[in-house]
Amino acid sequence: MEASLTARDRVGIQDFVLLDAHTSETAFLDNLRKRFHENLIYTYIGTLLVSVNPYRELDMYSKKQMDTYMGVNFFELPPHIYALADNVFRTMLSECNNHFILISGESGAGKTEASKKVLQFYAVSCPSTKVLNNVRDRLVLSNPVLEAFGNAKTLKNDNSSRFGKYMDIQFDHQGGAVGGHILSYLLEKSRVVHQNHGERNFHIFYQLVEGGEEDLLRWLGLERNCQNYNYLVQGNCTKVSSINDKNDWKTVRKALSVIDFSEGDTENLSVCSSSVFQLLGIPAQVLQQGLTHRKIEAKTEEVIYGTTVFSPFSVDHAVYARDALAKAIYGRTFNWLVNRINESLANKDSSRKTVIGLLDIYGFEVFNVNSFEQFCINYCNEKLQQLFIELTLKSEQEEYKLEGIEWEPVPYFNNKIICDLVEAKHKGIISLLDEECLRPGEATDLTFLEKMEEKIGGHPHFVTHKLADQKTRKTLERGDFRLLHYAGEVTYCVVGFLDKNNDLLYRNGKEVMRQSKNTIIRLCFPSTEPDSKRRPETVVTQFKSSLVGLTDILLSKEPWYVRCIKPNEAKQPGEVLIKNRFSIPIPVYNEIKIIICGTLKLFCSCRYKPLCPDTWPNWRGTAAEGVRCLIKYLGYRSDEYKMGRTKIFIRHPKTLFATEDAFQVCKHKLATRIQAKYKGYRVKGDFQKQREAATKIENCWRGLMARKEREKRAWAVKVIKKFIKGFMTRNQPACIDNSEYLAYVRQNYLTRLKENLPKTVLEKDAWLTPPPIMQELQLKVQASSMFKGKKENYPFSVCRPFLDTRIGKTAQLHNYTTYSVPVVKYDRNGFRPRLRQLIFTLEAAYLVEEAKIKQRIEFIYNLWVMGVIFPWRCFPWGSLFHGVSLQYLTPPLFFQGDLVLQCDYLFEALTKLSVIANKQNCIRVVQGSVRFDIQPGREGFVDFKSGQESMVYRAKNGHLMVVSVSRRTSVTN
Ligand SMILES: Nc1ncnc2c1ncn2[C@@H]1O[C@H](COP(=O)(O)OP(=O)(O)OP(=O)(O)O)[C@@H](O)[C@H]1O
Repeated sequence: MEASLTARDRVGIQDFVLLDAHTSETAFLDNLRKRFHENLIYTYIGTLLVSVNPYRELDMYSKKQMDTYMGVNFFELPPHIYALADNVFRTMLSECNNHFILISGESGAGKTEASKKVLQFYAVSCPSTKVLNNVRDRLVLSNPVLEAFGNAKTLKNDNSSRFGKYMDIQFDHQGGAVGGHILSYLLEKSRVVHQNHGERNFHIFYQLVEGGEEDLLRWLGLERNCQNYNYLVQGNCTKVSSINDKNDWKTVRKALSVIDFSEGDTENLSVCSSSVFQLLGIPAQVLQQGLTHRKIEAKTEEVIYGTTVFSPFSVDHAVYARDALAKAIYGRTFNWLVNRINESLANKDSSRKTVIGLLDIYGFEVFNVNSFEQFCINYCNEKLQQLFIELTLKSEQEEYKLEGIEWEPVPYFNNKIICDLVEAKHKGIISLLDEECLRPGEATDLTFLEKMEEKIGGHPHFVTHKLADQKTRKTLERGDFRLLHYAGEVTYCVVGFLDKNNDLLYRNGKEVMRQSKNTIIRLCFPSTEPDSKRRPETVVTQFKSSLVGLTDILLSKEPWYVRCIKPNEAKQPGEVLIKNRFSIPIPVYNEIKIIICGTLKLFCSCRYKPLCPDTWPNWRGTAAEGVRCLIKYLGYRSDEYKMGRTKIFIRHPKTLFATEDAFQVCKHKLATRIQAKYKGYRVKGDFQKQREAATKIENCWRGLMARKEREKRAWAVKVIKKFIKGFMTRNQPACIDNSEYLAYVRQNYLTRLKENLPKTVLEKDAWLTPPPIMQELQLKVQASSMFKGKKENYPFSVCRPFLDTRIGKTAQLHNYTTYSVPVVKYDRNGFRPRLRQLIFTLEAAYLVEEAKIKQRIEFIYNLWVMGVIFPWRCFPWGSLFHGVSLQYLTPPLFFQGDLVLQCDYLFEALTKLSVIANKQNCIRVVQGSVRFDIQPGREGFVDFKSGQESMVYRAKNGHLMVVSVSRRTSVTN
């Protein structure tokens, strides 16, 4: 309902129930036209679907469309045959009951197409398994077969169904299509022998002649030319532009093979449709006699069982007998075909199933000349209309009763009066016709007409030439009678009524057929069929009984309706000449007076509650009280609505639209308010989040600060402790405990020195006495006097402290004093420098005299200063490199060799060594190269230069080349 309400202004109104001028026929037609122009061929009247034939392919039946409509509520999407099919299917599954879809409308309105669409929808949407697919294919393919044998081109429709069809589709619990059953009604057999101008025989004849394989035609003795067959050319219209007989033949053959028809069956069927009696497999003589003679059994006194006499027919009789036989063969074969299809569709499983019936029955027919067939067809439509009225009124009445609302009689045309006119016992048209057919004596079509005039002459819906007033008489022939059907007037020509109703087949015609070699013919004329001399039931009586059966079938099921409308007589797309013809379901439409507006709960608690301050936002009372409160607030007048037990009924669409419009306005206001609230809520939420985040950050920050403070305090404690420890060990050799303290003392001294610098450097006594650890300063002063301005690298060394750990007193361990100097050892062959720490460990006990120590150090110092080349191989100090102490030191023997000692801390090493050796003035800084005596009288040269990598090698000039890395100090440069 919601979609219908909101979509009401798009293109017309998609549900006529919501049409404001709901009693206006013009408004109804205008709405149909408006929608049709936009290719919107479907419109609802509640749950009834009105469909206008577009006469062109519209892109609205794809698989995608089917998917769109699957499982969606009726009113949620634009009207469509798939919406109806889907709702029927889902209601059947949920309520576990049987349903039928009544598809009605005049010839060419699109009933067969609609029923095919429904079938296709089920074929696609139902669950599928291999077995189910088999049934599904058979259901779908039964259509082209039945259309081939039961449809023909008429003036109204190129593919007109000439029989009524009711098809049951059987579903299992899961909704799988498990079987089907077809009932056929009143095939228009007369077409086999006669067609009106512009019409054709049944399609299958033309399909066989046009499309039949050469072999088959040869075997059947047929020629590929319809003109050669009298039964096919009476309408003078063997070719139809909209039909491709050749292709259709292929489709039918393929379909037959799927529906379990063997090749033999197909050939036999071809024989039936060939109308060539020689092919019936009956001896020519027998056939000839059967067609030209009547068999009379005469009883004589002598012969107990009687004798058989053949009396020849007149030509007219023979023609009649031939045609009767042709019609019988075709009619019976058609029934056989339907039975065969039913066998193929039969559900083998006996478990409980529910069904959806599809009733595609001929609509009202009005031709220029209307005969017995039109009478039956239109009678059938009257019956269905009656059923429709009963069912809709009944269901509405029931709904009112359930809701406790007083039933208001709805003015509508009840066609019971016409049904009675046709079918009433003894005085209805059918009874009168049967009477004429069965009575002895000379009964003719005209005597039948007279009888009708006599018995029902005064009926308001019946008129003949004789009974009519002057004006009407002009429109009627003498042999005509006119019925005023619910849908319009139809004039019937009485000629042929009796013959067609009798449908007599001479007895020996049947006997002849029993001799046929064609199995289907033999099955259609079984020898078990009683040849009683009692006349069989007339056609119309049989038809009447079958309609009673059909009504019973339909009454036991839930009804759904599709009303098809033909837009124009020319079968043209785009043309909309819909006028108030009998195809328009005005009677249906007029019946809908009151809109059921949904349940009270839906009305108040769900949709319209924001319209009243008392029901918004929540109504706590009962739904009925809520609705009362709401409609009071909205100002509904008492004649505008009715309250049921569970539903509210609104009389005029405009009342509902006004409420809906108010709801739309309110919805927007509410949306704005909700939006604002939501935004406020979001902002508040954001603010709260920010606040929480700020608090968290604050906490973290405080924690961090506290931690830092704690660490700082811990650090301070450590520093103080260290300071105290440094103070306590200040006079011990530099170690980890006092290093910082001593640094502090140094810094303190320098600061004090800065403030108390002597006026001149030479004022020795004016200098502040340095603390013991500031000996280094003295050494630095010494180094300055020795190297400043003489060595390029000296300025870089100033900032480097002299460390006791390098050269100097590094440790006082027991009786040992260790001195260390870093040296680079050069591999003799590869000249790869390897840094080593040359350690002097002098044993105090051994080195008793200070002088000796000095002497030893002086010796080492000299080695360095002079750049002596050590004879490494023999130098016992080699063991020093492995950490062996000097206690085994013997006076060194050294020879000319290839090892040069280098020191990374040249200035420190030389300063310290020169101070220890007290030879400060002996430092000689050499640039470029140095000469020395290798042996007395033999001199050598060492050249020095800077480079990327330290190395020593014998240069081409025979000098020893020492390359040192720039900014590094070496012993000799
Ligand atoms: N939905 C549709 N889309 C396109 N064309 C359609 C549609 N419905 C009907 N038609 C066209 O109209 C023709 C007649 O339709 P259909 O045979 O279904 O009419 P009918 O009501 O069954 O007629 P009859 O009572 O004579 O059997 C179809 O052959 C087809 O060309």
